[in-house]
Amino acid sequence: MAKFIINGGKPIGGTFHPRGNKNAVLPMLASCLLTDQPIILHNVPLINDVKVMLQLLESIGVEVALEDHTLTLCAKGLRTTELDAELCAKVRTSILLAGPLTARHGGATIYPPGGDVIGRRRLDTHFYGLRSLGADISTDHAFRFKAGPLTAWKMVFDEASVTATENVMMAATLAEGTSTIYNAACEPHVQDLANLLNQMGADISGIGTNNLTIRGVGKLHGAEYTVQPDFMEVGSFIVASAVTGGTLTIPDAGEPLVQQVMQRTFSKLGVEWTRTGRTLVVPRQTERCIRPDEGNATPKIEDGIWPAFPSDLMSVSIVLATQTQGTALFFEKMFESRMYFVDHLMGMGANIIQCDPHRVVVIGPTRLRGSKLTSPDIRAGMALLIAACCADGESVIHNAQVIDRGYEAIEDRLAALGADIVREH
Ligand SMILES: CC(=O)N[C@H]1[C@@H](OP(=O)(O)OP(=O)(O)OC[C@H]2O[C@@H](n3ccc(=O)[nH]c3=O)[C@H](O)[C@@H]2O)O[C@H](CO)[C@@H](O)[C@@H]1O
Ligand SMILES: C=C(OP(=O)(O)O)C(=O)O
Repeated sequence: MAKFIINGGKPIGGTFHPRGNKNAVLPMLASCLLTDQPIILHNVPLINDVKVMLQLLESIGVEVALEDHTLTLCAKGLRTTELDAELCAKVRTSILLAGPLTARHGGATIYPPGGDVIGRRRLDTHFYGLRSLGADISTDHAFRFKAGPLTAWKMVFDEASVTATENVMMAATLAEGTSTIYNAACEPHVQDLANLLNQMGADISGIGTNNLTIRGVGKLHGAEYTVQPDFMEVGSFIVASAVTGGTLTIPDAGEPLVQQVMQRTFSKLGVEWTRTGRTLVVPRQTERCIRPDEGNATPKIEDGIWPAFPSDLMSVSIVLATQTQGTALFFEKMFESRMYFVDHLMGMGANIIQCDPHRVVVIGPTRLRGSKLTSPDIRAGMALLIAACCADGESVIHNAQVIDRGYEAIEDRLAALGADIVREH
């Protein structure tokens, strides 16, 4: 099992280039199954989840060619539509193969997906959507999908699930007639996927809203597309720089609107930056204070579906608050187990009250001490890495491969910006 050894106290700064968005590229990999022509993707992050998805695709006959960060996929001739159970269990997005396989190949056998263990992760909305389009689905130890040509349906999702929206939207591109998904998720990665699908010949409108209209087309074709920068990486590196006293420039930090959503919350936590188009500069800020709400009330940082603050940035934001003057309440509304990692921060010296599984109060600033830690999930792992970078002394973070699921060569990229970090096996 790999681990990271970090000696804290070094400023993290310089120029940072985020990789492509993990949660955009993973469904894009699944979308290659909707056509027999090549899909070329640029800015593909070389992360573990991508590697597993590529193994899954290759195992059923997709041709895969990777050169640097450009990937070419061609699903011309598939050997099978049955996936390997162990591989399915390694990533959440294995379930995203269901929609495309059912729409273009008449069915699939898929096993329960994996992904971060951060609370219950439902699939009900996926099944509702695919059944609405005419798929017959049985679910015991395997999920078996069967369908003739899919037919459009007007759907109302019970929750704005990111992956369910992606799965059902992909399937609906090839259904006969016009489908609508009301209460769809509209996170930047859902939009990125929809834009790729439109380049492949799909007819999706309402992109960026919670009401999608998908006019089915007979066939999709190949496309070439650049994955948008990962705003979880952008947010994580902003925090890493702010808490270690660095100055950071990010030449392509993504769409201004995406940056604005992050800035709304980070500025409450005392981090300011300047934005010029897609470029972002975070200056060194020594005296950072949590900004109280009107009437001097303790601010509440809560996550939610887009354009609320993303759940995947909650963990790094908690670390930021431990290094900022003031008090903030964090309310994680989506996942039941995401907050438990604060135990590790408390062990390092942070002043945190865990009220219940969903809420913690952070009182900052506190000096952190280097510790022996274990990464429970991708984002908590990254948060602990950042905490270790600003702590006194040495920290060891076990379970490095969990962080590798979502961040490419994280130790090299942090070290290039000044962190003292090495990987050991
Ligand atoms: C591969 C991928 O893209 N993973 C992301 C995706 O996971 P994923 O698509 O699995 O997450 P979902 O959007 O389905 O939902 C996450 C959890 O929140 C609950 N829920 C969701 C919506 C809602 O309105 N109310 C509610 O309570 C769901 O029951 C579920 O337990 O979206 C999550 C939420 O942005 C992110 O943390 C994950 O990184
Ligand atoms: C929870 C996450 O990923 P997944 O849904 O793939 O487990 C994440 O990216 O933070």
